[in-house]
Amino acid sequence: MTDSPLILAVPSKGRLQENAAAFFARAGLVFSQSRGALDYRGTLTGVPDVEVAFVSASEIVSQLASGAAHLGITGEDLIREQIPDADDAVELLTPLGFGYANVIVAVPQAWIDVRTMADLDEVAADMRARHGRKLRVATKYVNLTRRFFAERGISDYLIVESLGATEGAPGAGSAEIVVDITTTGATLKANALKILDDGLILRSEANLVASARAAWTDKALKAATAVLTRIAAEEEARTSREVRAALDPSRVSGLSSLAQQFGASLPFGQPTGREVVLHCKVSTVFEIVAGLQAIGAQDITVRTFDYLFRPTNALTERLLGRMG
Ligand SMILES: Nc1ncnc2c1ncn2[C@@H]1O[C@H](COP(=O)(O)OP(=O)(O)OP(=O)(O)O)[C@@H](O)[C@H]1O
Ligand SMILES: O=P(O)(O)OC[C@H]1O[C@H](OP(=O)(O)OP(=O)(O)O)[C@H](O)[C@@H]1O
Ligand SMILES: [Mg+2]
Repeated sequence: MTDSPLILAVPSKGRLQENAAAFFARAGLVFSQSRGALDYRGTLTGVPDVEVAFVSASEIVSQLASGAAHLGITGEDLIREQIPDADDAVELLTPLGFGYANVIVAVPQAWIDVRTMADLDEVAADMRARHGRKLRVATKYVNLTRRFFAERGISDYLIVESLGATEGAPGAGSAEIVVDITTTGATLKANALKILDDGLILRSEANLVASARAAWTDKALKAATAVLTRIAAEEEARTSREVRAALDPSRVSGLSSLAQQFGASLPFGQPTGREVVLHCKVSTVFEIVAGLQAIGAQDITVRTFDYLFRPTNALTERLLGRMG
């Protein structure tokens, strides 16, 4: 047990797969599927004690919830839907900037007077009173739907569990409305559905998620730290720049306040010669350049990094803070 490796669950198919592999590759983490392409287990090249499990986005959630996997990449929508006590079971370490999708309530476009959840409540009451039937909601997000409708005081409805092509349900007559996920809106449009004005249930994207129920052995923690350190260093690099300049030593007194003003650092301290080096956030680069010019700096260059390793990082701290 104390020897068990880190289990990292990554999407094996679907729209998250390529993005997840690209995300890890940027951090210098390359999957190798050891025994043939159909194998669902693999390793991370150059990082010991990691076992990669290739599974579906929804299976990743199950493995994180049960503790079968330590770390996983999956959609927040699936986490919130499949784990009732998500905040106890898992830690969302960071959103990953892909797999964006909104879970929404949509009704037929033909319902021109129905724009809000309150309008929907009236429709439901009306259907019940006039036809003795309940409003039917097609969805695979049963739990998210129940929670959202309850928060809005809507109880007169019936869930029709859908396993695919949810948006087709109203057209097919198996439900009146849907709760589903949308990104471009194309599927809703093709099915003549519209989103209610206050019908946004959740904004989802892919997240790096840690399981609170996995066995966090020293080995697993160490391997996770190695993985997270690289991911954090890649992110830090992507959002930072190096600014270099030649500055007359008589003018360096302005440097510290310039750095402070824009939250930049002088990684090598106050310059001893004419060479000044600053690290700053991407968004402040040109203000810092202007500030340097104002104190007479010359030959100013701006460079990007591949990786920027800090003594510590937010990802590792979150993990160790909770599981360490
Ligand atoms: N337009 C989208 N539609 C559905 N899911 C999306 C979309 N954009 C991003 N996602 C994310 O991808 C997750 C699942 O992706 P995908 O449907 O490709 O997986 P899958 O392995 O094919 O699963 P399934 O076969 O159950 O659909 C979603 O739960 C969501 O977090
Ligand atoms: O707003 P859009 O960009 O049109 O995307 C939304 C559609 O994509 C998803 O289906 P998916 O392709 O994953 O098929 P599935 O229902 O079989 O999972 C989702 O269930 C919607 O039907
Ligand atoms: Mg799908």
